[in-house]
Amino acid sequence: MSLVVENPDIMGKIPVPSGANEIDILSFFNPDAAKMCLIILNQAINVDLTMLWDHSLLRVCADGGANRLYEFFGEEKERYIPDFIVGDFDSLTDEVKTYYQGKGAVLVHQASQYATDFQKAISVVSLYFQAGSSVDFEAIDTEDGLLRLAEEHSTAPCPPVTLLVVNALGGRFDQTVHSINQLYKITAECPSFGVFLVSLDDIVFLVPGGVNYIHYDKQVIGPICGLLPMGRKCTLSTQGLKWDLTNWESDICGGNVSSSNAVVAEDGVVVECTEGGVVVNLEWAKNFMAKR
Ligand SMILES: Nc1ncnc2c1ncn2[C@@H]1O[C@H](COP(=O)(O)OP(=O)(O)OP(=O)(O)O)[C@@H](O)[C@H]1O
Ligand SMILES: Cc1ncc(C[n+]2csc(CCO)c2C)c(N)n1
Repeated sequence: MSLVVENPDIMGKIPVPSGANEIDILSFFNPDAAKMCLIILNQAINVDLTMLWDHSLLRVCADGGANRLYEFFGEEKERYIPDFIVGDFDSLTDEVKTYYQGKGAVLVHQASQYATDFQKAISVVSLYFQAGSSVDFEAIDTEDGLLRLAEEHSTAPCPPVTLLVVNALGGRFDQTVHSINQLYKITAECPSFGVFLVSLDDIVFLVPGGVNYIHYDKQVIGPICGLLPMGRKCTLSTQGLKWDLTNWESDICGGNVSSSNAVVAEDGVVVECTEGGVVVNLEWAKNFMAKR
């Protein structure tokens, strides 16, 4: 039976079901967090990039994303040198390219017009973790060698990597939809990657099929959230939302989606979804991600 139950605005703790896949938003801001990577795409930066930068161990700019980094840090830019700048370099300015190259950033020119610069940035990250120091990134064929090499190493073991992507949402609609497409694609190709699209307003990620528990802290998250089946239609059951769902069918093609819902449990919610998963957005707590 399908059901929506309206809960009070504040609920207690929801226990973690045994065997649940745990997604921990707080781990991003924990200095001991596993492997955090930051990808900066090409739109004006309006988030607290310093905080995201300081919590990352690998920083990659997609093409014009490097211009945005350069502008953002201004006088302080010398302290914030990306590890890689990748793309077809139709947006990267000569001034920014020369500056970061001189400071040790690795430039990976990929002219191919069959992958976006966001995809090229993902390939840098996967190759970095799957092939490691055996790769000379600067010697890769500049047409599409990166994508081919990443493909060759795609079966190598990959550690759990958390990828925070800045500037993937808003702006041009085709680029925004492509960013959502990448959530599904990366999860399918590299399940050990957790990909999170970070904007000033919220954080967006794919919750896979099965039973999931999302940990959060109300100082960081909430309350508004959405459960959005951007891919296949699905059936959802939740615990800890303002409008909790039981066996609720959700379909973006003319069915229902749960937008403007809210997380009301103390520090975590259960989201159970059928195969294919569901895209979830969680609003940041007021001003949490604002530029400082
Ligand atoms: N207006 C935009 N809206 C949303 N995302 C954007 C926008 N512009 C760029 N991006 C993101 O930043 C990445 C790097 O952008 P880039 O500087 O190469 O611009 P582009 O040439 O328009 O992008 P691409 O070459 O990938 O089509 C893109 O791959 C895309 O993910
Ligand atoms: C089916 C198909 N659709 C669009 C493009 C165009 N395209 C996709 S990624 C990219 C690179 C942008 O830097 C460009 C131009 C294509 N090649 N194939």
